[in-house]
Amino acid sequence: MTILVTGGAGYIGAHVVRLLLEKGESVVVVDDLSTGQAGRIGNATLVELDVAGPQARETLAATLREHSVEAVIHFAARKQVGESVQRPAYYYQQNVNGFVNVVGAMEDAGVDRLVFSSSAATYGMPSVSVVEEKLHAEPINPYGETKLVGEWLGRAASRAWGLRFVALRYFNVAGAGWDDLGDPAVLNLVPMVLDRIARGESPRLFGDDYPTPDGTCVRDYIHVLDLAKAHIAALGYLGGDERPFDVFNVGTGEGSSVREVIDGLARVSGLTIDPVVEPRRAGDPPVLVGSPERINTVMGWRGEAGLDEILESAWSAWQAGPRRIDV
Ligand SMILES: NC(=O)c1ccc[n+]([C@@H]2O[C@H](COP(=O)([O-])OP(=O)(O)OC[C@H]3O[C@@H](n4cnc5c(N)ncnc54)[C@H](O)[C@@H]3O)[C@@H](O)[C@H]2O)c1
Ligand SMILES: O=c1ccn([C@@H]2O[C@H](COP(=O)(O)OP(=O)(O)O[C@H]3O[C@H](CO)[C@@H](O)[C@H](O)[C@H]3O)[C@@H](O)[C@H]2O)c(=O)[nH]1
Repeated sequence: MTILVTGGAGYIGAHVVRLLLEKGESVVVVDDLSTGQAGRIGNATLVELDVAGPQARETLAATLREHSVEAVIHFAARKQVGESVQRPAYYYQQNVNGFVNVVGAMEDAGVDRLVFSSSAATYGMPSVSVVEEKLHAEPINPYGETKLVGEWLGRAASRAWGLRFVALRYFNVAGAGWDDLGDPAVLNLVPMVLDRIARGESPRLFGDDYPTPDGTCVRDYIHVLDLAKAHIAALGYLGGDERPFDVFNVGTGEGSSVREVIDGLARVSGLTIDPVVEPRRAGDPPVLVGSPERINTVMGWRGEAGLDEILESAWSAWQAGPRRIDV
């Protein structure tokens, strides 16, 4: 089977591409290489394209036909919450227009299986600590809005022309499945802590006065390789009969606080890590943990790695990279 992966040169996409290649599938990656790296996709075919650019729908449809693609996994998107608040039109242009082009091209080319990268950011500030998919989604930033709009388009296309659609709402992705596929951008807690240490600076902890057991925010950390396997499970699920539209959390149901993550990183690395406590970061919900029950029941998927395993893999990949830290 041939699968087209948009954003396949990025952090999560490259893990999925590698799993697919290991299974013997053919993979076509469509990526503008803005944050992705061509060296991460092995011998997959690369089509360099901005999926939100002019003529992208036509180019995507031609690519789907040329390679007889049967399924699409759509990762290509901008993902910085803070930047999305500053530049909402850019986020809608990139994430919404890009996805409109992908769905439109699939309709044009008659390709009907689609897995979409959604996000726990669709939930906004939930009133419960462990969220289920049936909870009303109410994002609090443009990034989360673009993901919710994507889910709506998937639902509408499934009703209109039979698109088989799965949206996966990722919780906090971390770690590395292979040492050469670590998270190269320093935009999330684990790489941000390591980045500060590599610069000889103290890591920052944004707020220790939240209504949580140790006062720091609680998140649901999912190993990027477990997350990648959820995409393989979703492709299998879409191959069945009459499963037009579905949304799943990809979390573990277990929360870890920022302090627990920092302490865990110190433990697995042997580093002494003393974070400086700074004021709360705007827009951070105190607790965001996803119930994995639906995806487990429907697809048999479950996250296997615990926090230490996630942190060990992140540390190992960091040390294999160009900014090794002396312990
Ligand atoms: N990393 C997380 O914690 C997280 C959490 C929830 C959801 N997501 C979603 O998962 C997806 C992948 O995230 P990631 O962490 O791998 O990010 P990433 O930045 O590493 O990967 C995104 C990839 O898409 C490409 N890309 C971006 N815009 C494009 C465009 N307009 N046209 C073509 N290619 C484009 C980039 O070059 C890159 O290769 C994104 O949709 C993101 O919103 C990520
Ligand atoms: O240097 C840092 C970086 C982060 N944090 C805290 O660590 C937690 C996790 O932050 P971060 O890694 O930035 O992730 P989130 O803000 O939880 O958002 C991530 O997880 C969401 C899903 O839960 C996705 O939608 C987002 O794209 C993804 O960035 C938050 O409480 C932050 O305040 C710190 O204390 N210090």
